Amino acid sequence: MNGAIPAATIREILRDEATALPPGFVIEEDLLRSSPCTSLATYLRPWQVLRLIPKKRENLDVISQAVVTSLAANGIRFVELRSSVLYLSTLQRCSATQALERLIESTRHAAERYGMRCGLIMTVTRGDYAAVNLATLLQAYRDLGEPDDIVGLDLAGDEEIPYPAELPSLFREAKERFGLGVTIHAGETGRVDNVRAAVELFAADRIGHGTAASQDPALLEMLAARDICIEVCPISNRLTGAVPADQAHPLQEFRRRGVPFVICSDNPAIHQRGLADDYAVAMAEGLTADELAQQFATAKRYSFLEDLS
Ligand SMILES: CNc1ncnc2c1ncn2[C@@H]1O[C@H](COP(=O)(O)O)[C@@H](O)[C@H]1O
Repeated sequence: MNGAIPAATIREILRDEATALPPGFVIEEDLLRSSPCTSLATYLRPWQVLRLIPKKRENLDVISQAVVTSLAANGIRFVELRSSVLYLSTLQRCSATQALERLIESTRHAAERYGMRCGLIMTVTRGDYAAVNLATLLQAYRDLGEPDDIVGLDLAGDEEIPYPAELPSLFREAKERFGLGVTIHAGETGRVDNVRAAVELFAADRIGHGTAASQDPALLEMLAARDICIEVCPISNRLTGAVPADQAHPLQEFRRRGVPFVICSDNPAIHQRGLADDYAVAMAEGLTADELAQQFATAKRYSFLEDLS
């Protein structure tokens, strides 16, 4: 979700909440991403500031409205928004359950205004506290009566950072018990072992990026056989360096091996581009007109939102 907040809204809220920028953060250079970064960590620098807002409850509504308005302007009728939501409880001095409730209410209200279907995915970031954070999020979800607005779980962040050993089983249990979809950011930084772990340990239904999988025919075979969908983010993949400038985009390999994939926009406001731009870039990377036409059906099929018509 935060990667979809228009830059003008971020600046407005930083000003309104009198938030100081982190040392060394230059807003003109560090907030947006339009040319390839040297690493994923560099690409993710905008989150140093995105983690500092919104301190005021009403600014969460400002964010939700701005995000949904920009999605609607791109002709989007259904969307999955990811949020690592726990940071909100720190910023707004409320419990995790209240933070989740605020996020649900705020996005629901904004989406209703545009007649847009919106599902939320709770994101956990890789690191020592990933399992504790997931347990906290799941408790909040249960406290709220397992609302339908929450459709899935996601693991994100820097793939070089390890996670606690118990994390995969927590994902599997949540999937089984609550019927939540599981998507794992994996293989974005060349770590093919993370893609295998996502499938075999985390029971992933979808893989975020998964670009490294294209180097491993056996893994591609497994993804195809298990009908696991790769979330391909063409603009993001070039900006993060997941796909180096001198290499073809792996979507061509996914297609050859029968691995399902769906074109996504990742962080559209950070790129200052929309989903239609990702479709155009995907075509430049080798997606055919027929495949583009099929994208809408593919997106519905693998979405964690139910009964999309
Ligand atoms: C380029 N693609 C990416 N790869 C890996 N992790 C990513 C990412 N884009 C964003 N995140 C990570 O996902 C979380 C988003 O939570 P919010 O919405 O701020 O709540 C952050 O941890 C961010 O670092």
